[in-house]
Amino acid sequence: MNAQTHETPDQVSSAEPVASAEEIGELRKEIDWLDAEILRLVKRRVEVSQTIGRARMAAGGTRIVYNREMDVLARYRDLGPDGRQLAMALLNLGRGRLGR
Ligand SMILES: O=C(O)C(=O)C[C@]1(C(=O)O)C=C[C@@H](O)C=C1
Repeated sequence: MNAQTHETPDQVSSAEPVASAEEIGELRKEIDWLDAEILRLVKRRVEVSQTIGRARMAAGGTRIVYNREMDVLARYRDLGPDGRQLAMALLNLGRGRLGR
């Protein structure tokens, strides 16, 4: 691999410049911030999902609403099989004790 251009033996050139050690430090800070934000949003999603679930069950409704779950899965389809797993994990987290 060429240190400046990401070149590999079967890849002659790349438009992507290589990040410097300083830039990598900054990018890692961004990743740390993104992870904190994602965690905050996932926790909020769990709260919202559980609030809806409790209200629905208190009204005699079902634990699961399949068409809503299909919509959630569709939103993450861009990310392929990992996106599906991510959507399933979000749905499972939201079910919490309700889903066990
Ligand atoms: O939209 C709802 O009715 C919800 O209960 C939320 C939610 C979700 O987490 O997205 C959770 C359980 C349902 O099966 C479908 C969706």
